[in-house]
Amino acid sequence: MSYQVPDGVELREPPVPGSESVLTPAALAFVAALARTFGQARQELLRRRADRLREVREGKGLDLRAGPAGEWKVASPPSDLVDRRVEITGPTDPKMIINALNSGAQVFMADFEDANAPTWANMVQGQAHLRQAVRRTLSYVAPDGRVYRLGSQPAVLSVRPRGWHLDEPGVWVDGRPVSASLFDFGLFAFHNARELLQRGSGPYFYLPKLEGAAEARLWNEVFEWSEQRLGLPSRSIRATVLIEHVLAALEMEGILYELRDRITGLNLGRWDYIFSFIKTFAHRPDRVLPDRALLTVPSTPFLRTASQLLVHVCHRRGAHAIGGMSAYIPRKDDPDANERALAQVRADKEREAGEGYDGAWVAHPGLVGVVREVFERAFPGPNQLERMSPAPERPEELLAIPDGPVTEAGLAGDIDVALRYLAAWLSGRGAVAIHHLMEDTATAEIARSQLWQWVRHRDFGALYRSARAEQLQRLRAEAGSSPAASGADGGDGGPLRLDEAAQLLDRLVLDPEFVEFLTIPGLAYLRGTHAGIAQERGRG
Ligand SMILES: CC(=O)SCCNC(=O)CCNC(=O)[C@H](O)C(C)(C)COP(=O)(O)OP(=O)(O)OC[C@H]1O[C@@H](n2cnc3c(N)ncnc32)[C@H](O)[C@@H]1OP(=O)(O)O
Ligand SMILES: O=CC(=O)O
Ligand SMILES: [Mg+2]
Repeated sequence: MSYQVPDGVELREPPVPGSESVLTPAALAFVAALARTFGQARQELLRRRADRLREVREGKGLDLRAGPAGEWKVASPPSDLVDRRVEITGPTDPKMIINALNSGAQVFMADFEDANAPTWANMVQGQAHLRQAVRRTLSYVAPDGRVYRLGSQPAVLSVRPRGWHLDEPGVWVDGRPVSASLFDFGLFAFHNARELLQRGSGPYFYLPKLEGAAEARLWNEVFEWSEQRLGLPSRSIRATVLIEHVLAALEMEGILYELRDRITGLNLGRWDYIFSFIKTFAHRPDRVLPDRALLTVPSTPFLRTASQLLVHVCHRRGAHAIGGMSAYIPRKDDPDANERALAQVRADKEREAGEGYDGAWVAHPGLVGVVREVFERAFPGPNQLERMSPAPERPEELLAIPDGPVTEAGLAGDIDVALRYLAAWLSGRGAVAIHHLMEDTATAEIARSQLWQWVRHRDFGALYRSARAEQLQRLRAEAGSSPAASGADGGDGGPLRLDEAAQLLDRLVLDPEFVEFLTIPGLAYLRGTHAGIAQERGRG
């Protein structure tokens, strides 16, 4: 198959299965029009992000900013998003999509962000699978012969495009790579928005990694423009925003306001939130966080305060408050350990339901029942939007540094997780179970950014080098004896790329400049050739 592309559009990746249904000339023309209309505004926002970060790192103070005063509320949710007590998330391969849609959760968030390794094949085939899922034609036959089909009462579909920071190096428009957000959103909306509306649902999106209200405004403009261009009813594109950056937390109400005609809720993305906290203050020796395992929501004042503030702001303005992701997943190998994992998830969701959340995410179908039970017990349903939660008593704790040690065991743990995760990611898998915990890009970002900070401010450079070398040896031996034994085999993507993972990790940890997202240099490794490397150069 060869591509037919509109004028000014260049495809820099080869056709893959699914290209024929996804990368049609009309769909590419829509993505190109999005890029031409909003590309510059996005670049401007990214420049503003960089300026703001520089100012904060230089010591500029931060304040909580209220949204516009008055009694405004966000638009009421569509009927199929009124009850969101359990939302499952996961990557876009056919088995995951089918299992998630059949899981009994109210919503399935199909993920092109944290749970996705953005290989070209994953991006295009993921869209092709979602296109089939929307039309209810998706099926899958596993290598062992098991057949997967969609059930009669699937979860409501929502899609998370990649964040504003990333380019999609496979598609260039007028000599520049397109924004990954516009590529993912544009293709999904072009192929599915009308079909979803005809089927009684709608085009619903989860928006990741926003850093403030201006970025929400740009998304709103993209949605408004797309509705007109695609001939959709006005305000039919709906969104939920992840609050997963400390600067976005300061502007939660403004984010709701900018998207008030379309937004249905906020979700506290605790893992990226922790990463953002480390990154924002990375250069400050007085703002070093303790070991990753100690950073739980109840015990960490900045997370606890953000969590309370989110429910307060959401309910005041009529939006759902959706809880985030516990990293514990069920275990088949050990009933006692399984019970302990479920107890961790239950406790986390009981806290959220008690704080006023209307529902929460789960990482695994085996957790749907546990979380549903917690929210059903907490309130009769479908949500607790009417319950007003108080504002946090000590909002200054949004920026407080938690107590706790930085230990050599913490360093070894971060190296282990980062190496295993990066190796799996480079092999095409964006979400993996490592030591029986869910790890994805956001949790790996925490590990590698802590290492950067500890090397700088705790003099852990030599220790990092020796521990990293030892761990690489150990993982090579594990992978040699059994690919699955490393906790993250290469899966469909082929063998684990441990040596490249180590190279990438060294760069992320040892570069004097903090790398803003691991996925930016990571993409050069992931795509292998000119495409990823071009993005890095283009950014320079
Ligand atoms: C920080 C954040 O952004 S959180 C959101 C992003 N992260 C995610 O979405 C993670 C989603 N979770 C996952 O990807 C997976 O649960 C993993 C990788 C952590 C573990 O997956 P596995 O190792 O396959 O788990 P396990 O072997 O227990 O799976 C049992 C079954 O459940 C299925 N399953 C597991 N997780 C999911 C999921 N999230 N959605 C759909 N099906 C799932 C598996 O495919 C498997 O199906 P099968 O029995 O038909 O073969
Ligand atoms: O996207 C969710 C997060 O916790 O990060
Ligand atoms: Mg995230």
